[in-house]
Amino acid sequence: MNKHIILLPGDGVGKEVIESAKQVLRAVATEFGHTFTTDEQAIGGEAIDHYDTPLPEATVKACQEGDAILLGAVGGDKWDTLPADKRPEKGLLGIRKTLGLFANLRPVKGFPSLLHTSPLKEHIISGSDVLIVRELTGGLYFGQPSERRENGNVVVDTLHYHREEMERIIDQGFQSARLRHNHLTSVDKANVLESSRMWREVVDEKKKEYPDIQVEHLLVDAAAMKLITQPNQFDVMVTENMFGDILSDEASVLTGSLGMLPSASIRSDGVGLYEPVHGSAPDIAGKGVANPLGMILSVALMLRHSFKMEGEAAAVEQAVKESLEQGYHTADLQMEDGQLVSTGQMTEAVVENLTVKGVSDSICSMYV
Ligand SMILES: NC(=O)C1=CN([C@@H]2O[C@H](COP(=O)(O)OP(=O)(O)OC[C@H]3O[C@@H](n4cnc5c(N)ncnc54)[C@H](O)[C@@H]3O)[C@@H](O)[C@H]2O)C=CC1
Ligand SMILES: CC(C)CC(=O)C(=O)O
Ligand SMILES: [Mg+2]
Repeated sequence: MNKHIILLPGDGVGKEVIESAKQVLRAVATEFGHTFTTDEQAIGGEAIDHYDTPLPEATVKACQEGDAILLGAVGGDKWDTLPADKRPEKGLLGIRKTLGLFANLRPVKGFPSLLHTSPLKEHIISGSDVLIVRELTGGLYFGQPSERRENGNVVVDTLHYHREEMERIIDQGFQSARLRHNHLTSVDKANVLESSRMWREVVDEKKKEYPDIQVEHLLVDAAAMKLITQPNQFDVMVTENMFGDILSDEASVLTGSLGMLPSASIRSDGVGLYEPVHGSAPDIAGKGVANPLGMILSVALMLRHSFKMEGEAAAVEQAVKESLEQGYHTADLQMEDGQLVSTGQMTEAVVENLTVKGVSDSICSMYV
C-alpha cells in the first residue's frame, strides 16, 4: 500500500521522537512491503522562527492533502512571552480546529513489565486499561473572548460549547465503550458549571441509544482521585477538552511515565493526527534521553486507525512490548534493573524486534 504521511516535528523533544517515528515507519514499510512517503512541515516555535507564524499555510495545505499526520510536540521557554496568537501552542490548536479533529483518543494501558516503575502500588494498577475520549476542538482552549482587561488586571477566558459538539464526542465515547467493555464514565463539573449540566443532559439523552452501555457520571475532582486509586473501575472516560487534557497526564502515572502515552486525534471520516500525549519537555530536550515510545505507539495508532493496517499496528506494539521485556528503558522509567538507553537506542531496539510474526495481543484495545 502507498501512503503519504505529513510529519510535524515541532519543538524540543518533538524533533527527537519524530526521528524515532521515521525509523519505525521505514521498518514497517520494509517488513510489510508498503511505501510510505513523508513530507516534513513546520509548526509551533520552529514555524514562528522561520515563518513568523505558529501555523504556516503550507503546513495546513500539506496536512489537508496527506493521508495522515504525525506530530512531535510544540512549545518552549523561548516563545513563552509572545502574544497569545503567536505562541507555539496556537499552531497545534489551529491544526486540530482547521482539520476538524474533534475526538482525541488517549489509550492508557501499562505494559506488564513496567508495572513496578509506577509510583502507584502494583496491585492497584495491575490490569488497568482506560481509554480517555477527550473533546478536542471546543471549550476553554478555543472560546472567545480570551483576553486581559482593565490594564491587565482583569482576565476573561470563555468556555463555549454547542450541543452538537457535545453530541458527537459523547457518541464517540459510547461507540468506543461498545468496542471495549461496555462501560462509560462521563466526567464533568455539573455541580458548578452550566456547560457541565448540559453535558450531563446530553449523556443522559444519548444513553437511550446505547442501552447496552453502562453509564456513570463522575465529577472531575473525584474522577481525578479515583483514576489513581481505583483505575480498574474505568473502561472509557468521556470528557470535555481541558478535563481530558489534565486527566490524561495524570493517568500516565499508571503506565510508569508520561513518555509512554500515545494519542489519536480524529474525525468521523478516518482522517487523523497522531502524537504522543507529552509536550516538548524543555528540561530534557537536546540530550537524546527522551522516551520515544509514546510517539512510536502513536505510529501504531495511525497504522490501525487511518490505514486499517491492524497487523502492522500490532507488530509495532508487540516490538515495544518485547523491547521493554528485554529490559531496555529510557531514564524517565524508574527502573533499577534492565538497560538504561538513549532515545536512539530505544528506537533501535523496537526496530530490531519488529517482525511480521510478532503479532499477538494488541495493547491498545481502543477501536473506534
Ligand atoms: N502536544 C503538545 O505539543 C504539548 C505541548 N506542551 C508544551 O510543552 C512545553 C513543556 O510543557 P511541560 O508542562 O513541561 O510538559 P511536558 O509534557 O513537556 O513535560 C512534563 C514532564 O514530563 C517529562 N517528559 C515529557 N515527555 C517525555 C518523554 N518523551 N520522555 C521522558 N520524559 C518526558 C518532561 O521531562 C517533564 O519533566 C510547554 O511549552 C507546553 O506548552 C505541553 C503539552 C502538550
Ligand atoms: C495545546 C496543548 C499544549 C494542549 C495539551 O497539553 C495537549 O493536547 O495535551
Ligand atoms: Mg496536555
